[in-house]
Amino acid sequence: MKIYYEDSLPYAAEFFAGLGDSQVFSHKDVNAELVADADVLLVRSTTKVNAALLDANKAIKYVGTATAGTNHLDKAYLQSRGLAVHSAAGCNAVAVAEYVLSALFVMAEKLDWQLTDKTVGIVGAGHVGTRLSEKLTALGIQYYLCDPPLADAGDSRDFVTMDTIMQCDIISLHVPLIEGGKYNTEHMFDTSRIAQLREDQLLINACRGEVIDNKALLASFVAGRKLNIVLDVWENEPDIDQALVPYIALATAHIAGHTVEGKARGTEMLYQQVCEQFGFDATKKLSDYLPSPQPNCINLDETLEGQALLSALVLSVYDIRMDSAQFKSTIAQPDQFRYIRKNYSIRREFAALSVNTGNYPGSEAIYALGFNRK
Ligand SMILES: NC(=O)C1=CN([C@@H]2O[C@H](COP(=O)(O)OP(=O)(O)OC[C@H]3O[C@@H](n4cnc5c(N)ncnc54)[C@H](O)[C@@H]3O)[C@@H](O)[C@H]2O)C=CC1
Ligand SMILES: O=C(O)C(=O)[C@H](O)COP(=O)(O)O
Repeated sequence: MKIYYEDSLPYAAEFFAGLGDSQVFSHKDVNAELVADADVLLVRSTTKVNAALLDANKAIKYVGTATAGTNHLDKAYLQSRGLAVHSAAGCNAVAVAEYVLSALFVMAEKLDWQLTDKTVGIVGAGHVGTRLSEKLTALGIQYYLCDPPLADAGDSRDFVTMDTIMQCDIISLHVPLIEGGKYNTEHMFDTSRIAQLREDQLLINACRGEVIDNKALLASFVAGRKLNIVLDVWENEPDIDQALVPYIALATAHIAGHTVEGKARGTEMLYQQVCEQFGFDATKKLSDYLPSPQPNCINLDETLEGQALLSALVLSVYDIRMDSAQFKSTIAQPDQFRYIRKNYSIRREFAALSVNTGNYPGSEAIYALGFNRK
């Protein structure tokens, strides 16, 4: 069995060793000839899987993306080939939720906000939206969920409309890119909805760039609007409209899901699917490979309390300002968007770390955020 995997799948060599003839390929130059005899094809979001890539391949039996989003897979084409759409849904949901928390604490400091006085509108209540809601609950921050597909499907949670979401102090977008139809998300934030944004609101997009009309957003800024925007994803990646970058409060290169665990869990999930489909025992697990974080225990700064203490803790694990500063200072360099994504530094999830909470009275909130007890 010939297994072809993209070079940006961490631990793929380890997981797929022994399952067949494994072959790594560069995400930069994947083409139909390279994968013409693949039985199994494993990719991430930058490889488009469609007729152009697979028509010449008559052997393919499994295609999987080690990511949550699947908009880079031509689902109709795969269905026409009798192939299921395999993804790693949820693999990096915690990573994105923790990215959003870092952005919230940084923007709260910039805007002099007490987050427990604010409301968060979560658009898309799937894996990421749900993890984010759990972390907001741990922080005592009120949130609302908007997810018409889940509401229509009978999900028992309370959902609100986009009109209510647009009244929230913070709006965080976690929907798939759906182009057209009842649940269209392409340009969900178009000229009209962007015009509704107040200058005392915060909009975060960590799902897909096309969910916000970037041209309309830029036009708003050029017209003098002073909007608070955090973007991890951009239209037309990796060739984004760089004119937009200076206006964005926190700008990153589609790395919200890029914790060590989030990327590696994607590989693990595809390994489990391949083992199931081809009748192998899935004996390997992520913990066999994940390095222990150094240091793995954090001492609280007990000179702080409340939001300041929690902010210091979260930012000690992941400070989005570092990524934003690097992004803004280097994005004009050739191929830089792709370079940042494929060479992203080691960022760990809260669950990899223990916290010595000492006598801090709010320690339960810290554990509810995902940190371990010392
Ligand atoms: N920036 C990054 O690194 C990452 C980005 N993503 C993106 O975020 C998206 C969400 O990730 P997950 O939560 O894991 O996916 P998911 O599929 O678990 O959740 C998406 C939710 O959006 C809902 N939805 C669909 N259309 C909607 C609409 N019109 N209005 C409101 N809700 C709608 C769905 O019902 C679903 O519950 C992914 O599809 C992917 O594009 C995901 C992980 C990492
Ligand atoms: O899982 C998703 O969906 C994402 O957006 C991933 O963060 C994309 O990761 P890469 O494909 O950029 O490695």
